Amino acid sequence: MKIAAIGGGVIGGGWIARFILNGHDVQVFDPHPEAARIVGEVLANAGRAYEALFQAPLPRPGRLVWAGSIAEAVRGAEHIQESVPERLELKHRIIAEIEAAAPADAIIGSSTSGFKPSELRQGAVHPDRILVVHPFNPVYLLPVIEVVGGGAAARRACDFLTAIGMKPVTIAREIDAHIGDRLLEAVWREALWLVRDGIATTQEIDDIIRFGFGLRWAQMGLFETYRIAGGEAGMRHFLSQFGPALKWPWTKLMDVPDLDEALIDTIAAQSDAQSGAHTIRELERIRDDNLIGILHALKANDWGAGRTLRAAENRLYARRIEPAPGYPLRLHRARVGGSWLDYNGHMTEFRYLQVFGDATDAFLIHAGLDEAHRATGFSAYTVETHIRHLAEIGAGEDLLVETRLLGHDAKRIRLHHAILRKDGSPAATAEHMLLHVSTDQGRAAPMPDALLQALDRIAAQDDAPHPDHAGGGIRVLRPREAVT
Ligand SMILES: NC(=O)C1=CN([C@@H]2O[C@H](COP(=O)(O)OP(=O)(O)OC[C@H]3O[C@@H](n4cnc5c(N)ncnc54)[C@H](O)[C@@H]3O)[C@@H](O)[C@H]2O)C=CC1
Ligand SMILES: C[N+](C)(C)CC(=O)CC(=O)[O-]
Repeated sequence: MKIAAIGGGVIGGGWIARFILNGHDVQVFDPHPEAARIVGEVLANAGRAYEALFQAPLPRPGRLVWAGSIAEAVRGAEHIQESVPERLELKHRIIAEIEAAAPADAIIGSSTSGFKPSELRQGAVHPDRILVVHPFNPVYLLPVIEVVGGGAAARRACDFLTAIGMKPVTIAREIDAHIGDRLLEAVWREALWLVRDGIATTQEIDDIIRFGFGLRWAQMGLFETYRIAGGEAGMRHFLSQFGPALKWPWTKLMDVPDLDEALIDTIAAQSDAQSGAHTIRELERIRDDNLIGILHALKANDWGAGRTLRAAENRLYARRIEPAPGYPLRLHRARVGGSWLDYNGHMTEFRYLQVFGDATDAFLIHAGLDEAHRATGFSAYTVETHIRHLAEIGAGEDLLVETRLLGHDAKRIRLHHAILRKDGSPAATAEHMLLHVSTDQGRAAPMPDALLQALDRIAAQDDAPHPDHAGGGIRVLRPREAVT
C-alpha cells in the first residue's frame, strides 16, 4: 500500500517507523532541516524494539522516500497520515494542499490530539475521507488508535490499521480531545495542581503512578480494576462506597491551574532532577524495553494488548510466500539485527535455528501446509535437526536461505537449508526431519493427497545429488589417551 506521512516529528516519526517496519513504503514531507536525522533516530529505536517484540519473521522493511513537497509526498497515496503541529489553521492549510494533489479516495488521517473531524473538515473538497486517526506515543509500539469520523472511510482506515498491528477504537460521537486525552488531561490537571501547591514533586507523582495504578491500567483499565475493588459485591458496591467521595474535596478537576513561568520553572527543574541523567533517546529505549516486557507478559496471558500482539504475530506467521524462480527454493530472507550477536560479536547460535525455523515455515506455507491446513487440525512438528556452522555472521548482514526437499513419505518431510551470505557463500547448513501430526490426537498422521502431490512436484525438481554431509551426524571423537 502506498502511504504518505506529512510531518516527521515525535508522532510522525513513530508513524513512519510503524509503516516501514510493517513492510510499507512511505513518502515523507517535513520541512524541518533535521527531519532526516530525527526520523532516522526514531527508526533505529523502533527497529531495535521490533526485533525484541516479535518472535515471528518480520516483513522486509518498506522504503522511506523523502519528498520535496506535500504534493510530491501524497501523489498516488492510499493512506495519508498528517502529524503537523496542533494548530487548526495549519492543519486546514496542510489538508487543502493534500487534497489538491492526492487521489480523491485517499484516506486523510489526522494525528490531532484535540480537534474534531467537523473542525478538520471545514472547507474540504472531500470531507468524508478526513478522519481523526489519533495514536499514542510511541506509535510503533502502542496498539490503540482512536478513529473518529465514521462511515466507509473509517472502516477502510480500521482495516488498514489492524493490518499494521493496531487496535482501532472507533468513536461514534465526536468530542474535543476524543477519549484518551480527556482522561489524561484530568490526571495531568490534578498533577499540575499538586506540584503547584507544593504537595508533591514530579518524581513522587510518577512513583505513585508507576509503582501502583499505572501497572494495573496496562492490563485492566479503569472500570474492570474498580469492579474488583468493589470486592465480591462488585461494581454496585464500589459505586455506593466511593461514589460520594466525588463530592468530597478530593478533586480540583474542574479548575485549570495557571501555567505561569513559576510553575513551568518548577516542573522543568523537578523533571531535570528526576530524569535529566538520560537523553531522550535513552529514555525512549528504556520505555520501549519495559513496554515490550509488559506486552510479552500480556501475550503469554492472551489478554488485552497482548492479544493484539498475538494476532499481529499470527498474521506474520501466515505470510504469503513469493518464491524466487528456480531450484533450490529461495523462500526466506533475514537481516541480522544488533540483538542477534553474542559475546564474540557474531550471530549467536539460537538465531541460526530461528533463521532455519523461519525457512522451514516458509517451505511449509509454499507446499500448502499453511494456516488453512493447520485450521483443519493438522500441523508439522520438527523432530530432528542437524546444524553446521561454517562461517561467522555479523550484524546487519543480509541472509538468503536456499531450501531443498531431500525426501518425503506419507508422514515425513526431510529438508535441507543453506544460509547464504550476500556473496553467495554458505554460512551454515541445516537438515531437518518433520512429522505431519494430528494436533488433536498428538500423533503422526498421513498427509492428504493434495499435500503429497505438492511435495511430489517439488521433489521432482530436486535432481542434484544430495550434499555429502546430508544424513551425517556429529563425528565421534576418540577418547584421548590418559596422560600419566
Ligand atoms: N507528542 C505527542 O505525545 C502526541 C501528539 N499527537 C499529535 O500529533 C501531531 C504532531 O505532534 P508532534 O509529533 O508531537 O509534534 P512535533 O513538533 O514533534 O512534530 C511536528 C512536525 O511537523 C513538522 N511540520 C511543521 N510544519 C509542517 C508542514 N507545513 N508540512 C509538513 N510538516 C510540517 C515539523 O517540522 C515537525 O517535525 C499533533 O497534532 C499532536 O496533537 C498525537 C498523539 C501524541
Ligand atoms: C499530550 N498529548 C495530548 C499530545 C498526548 C496525546 O495526544 C496522546 C499520548 O500519547 O499521550
